[in-house]
Amino acid sequence: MTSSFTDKNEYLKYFQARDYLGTYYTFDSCDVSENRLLTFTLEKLHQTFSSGNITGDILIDIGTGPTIYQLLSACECFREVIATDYMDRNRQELEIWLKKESGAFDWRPVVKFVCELEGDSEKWREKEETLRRKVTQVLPCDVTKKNPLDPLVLPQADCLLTFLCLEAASKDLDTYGQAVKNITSMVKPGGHLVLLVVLKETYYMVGQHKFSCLYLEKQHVEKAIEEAGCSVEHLELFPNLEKDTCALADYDAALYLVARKTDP
Ligand SMILES: C[S@@+](CC[C@H](N)C(=O)[O-])C[C@H]1O[C@@H](n2cnc3c(N)ncnc32)[C@H](O)[C@@H]1O
Repeated sequence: MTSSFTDKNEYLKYFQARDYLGTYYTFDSCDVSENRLLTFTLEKLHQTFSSGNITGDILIDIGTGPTIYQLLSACECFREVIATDYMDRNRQELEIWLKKESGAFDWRPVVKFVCELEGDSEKWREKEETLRRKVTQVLPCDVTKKNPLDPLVLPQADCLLTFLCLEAASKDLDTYGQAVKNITSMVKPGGHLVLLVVLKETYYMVGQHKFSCLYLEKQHVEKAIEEAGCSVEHLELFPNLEKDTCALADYDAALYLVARKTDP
C-alpha cells in the first residue's frame, strides 16, 4: 500500500481488530508501563474525570474501535456510555468483551492500572462490571457525515471522547475541520470534548498493513476546535521518544486536549 489516504473500503478490508489490539494493547509482562503513550493517556483521563468537573447523563465515545481503555475513568462520571465505530468488526470485538463471551480480549492489566490510579487495584472486577453496565449501546458511526450516527438522532451528550480517530478518518484538513464540527454537534452547549490526537503522523501499522494518518500540527487541532465553537480548557503534549526506533507509527507527539462547547 502507498502512503495515500486509507479510505473506508480499505479499513473494512484490512483493519483487523485483533491485530490492532495485539500490536498496541498487549503487554508481555502484564505491565502496562511498557506502553508509555497508554499510561500517559490513562493518567490524563484519571485526572480529568476524578476532578468531578465533568459529569452528566450521557458520554459518547466516537471511533471507539475495539478498545475500552478510554472509558475506564470516564464511565464513573456518567449515567450512560455510548460507544461507536465505523466498522462492524470493531463493534463486534467490543460486544464480545462487554458480554464476557469466550475469547474476549484481556483488558485486566489496563483495568488494574486505572484502579491503581484510583487508589485500589483490587477493585478491577468492580470497574469492569461498572463499565459493562454503563455501556448501553454500541452504534455504527461515520464522522464524515453531518450527523455521524445517521439515521439515528440521539439527545446531545454531556461529554464526548474521541481518541485517535479523526486523524485516521480525514483525508485533508478541510475534512478534519468538518469532522470536528460534525462530532461537536452531538454535544450539549456547555458540554465537554476530550481528545487524544497524534501530531505529525503519516502512518500507523495494523498487522502487516499501513494505515494513513492526516499530518496534523497542534495549531491545526486548536483551530478546528475553535471553529467548531469550543474553547480549549486543557492541553498537554506527550513526545514520542521512540519515533526513530519504533516503526509501528511515526507520530511526533500526542496531544491530550479537553475543550468546552461554548456556542450552541
Ligand atoms: C487508530 S483506531 C483508534 C481506535 C481507538 N479509539 C483507540 O484509541 O485505540 C481508528 C478508529 O477510527 C475508526 N474510523 C475510521 N474511519 C472512521 C469514520 N469515517 N468514522 C468513524 N470511525 C472511523 C476505525 O474503525 C478505528 O476503529
